[in-house]
Amino acid sequence: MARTSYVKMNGAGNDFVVVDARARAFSPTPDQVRAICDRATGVGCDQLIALEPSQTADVFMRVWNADGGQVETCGNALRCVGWLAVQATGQAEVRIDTLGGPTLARAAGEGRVTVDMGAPRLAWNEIPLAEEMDTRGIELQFGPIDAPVAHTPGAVSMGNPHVVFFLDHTPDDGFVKGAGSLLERHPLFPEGVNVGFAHVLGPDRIRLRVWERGAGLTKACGTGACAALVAAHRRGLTGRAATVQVDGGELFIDWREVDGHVLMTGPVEVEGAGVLPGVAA
Ligand SMILES: N[C@@H](CCC[C@H](N)C(=O)O)C(=O)O
Repeated sequence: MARTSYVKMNGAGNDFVVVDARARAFSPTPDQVRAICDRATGVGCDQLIALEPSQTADVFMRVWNADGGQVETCGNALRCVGWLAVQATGQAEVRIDTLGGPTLARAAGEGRVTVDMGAPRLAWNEIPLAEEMDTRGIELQFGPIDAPVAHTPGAVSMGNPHVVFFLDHTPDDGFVKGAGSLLERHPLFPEGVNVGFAHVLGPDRIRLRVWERGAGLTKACGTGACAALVAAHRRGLTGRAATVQVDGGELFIDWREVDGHVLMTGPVEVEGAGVLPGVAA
């Protein structure tokens, strides 16, 4: 049985096991994904990432959440994979395809990478939502019906689905876990949703905590940070660019006026490498 090696990386604390499957296919079962991602008994990570050959890009990036489900994309992993691909090819810019759409990544100095995430998708059926609503503030609330603690979040797809609640404080772990886990599979979201809680600190600064679909409370969610800036700007709460402060660091997000693309810049770190126990490629 062939051994499968991996690189362990993180982007602002959102961590990944990255497997190079360009020369040899890698198709883990959901049980195997869960075993790899398990922090007590496996390698431990938020997402498992496979690099695959692509006809249209330098590489195709496949993403599994820690719960074993395969999903469209991951912003922080795009920065990590972008860094690996820039190092390997020597190119200034690399094209990375995902199930959520094509992206471009380039080195941004001092262990930082910028990813062009493309344009956000803002129509209700692109998120997708189960029914038509104004995605600047959808009909959803958390807490007692007559005194909700969080309500009317913005909805954004960055290739994957997000809702972003705006609060006047930064919520604690208990709140993020309680509200996030309840809303992640709400019937309004046929494909589930990543749930962000944003505290706007100023026109160019957001404090964000995210409960990720299929992974739970993370130190950072890159697509979540992009979604928060887009949702905040659509509500007139920020400009088109802001630093998004997440639990694991800072991400700079720019919703570029000229083409409507969202650019995300942030740190990348290689933590180590190893061989996956008992998973053949
Ligand atoms: N951590 C990622 C998002 C990973 C996927 C997400 N949990 C989903 O289910 O869509 C990021 O940095 O964007």
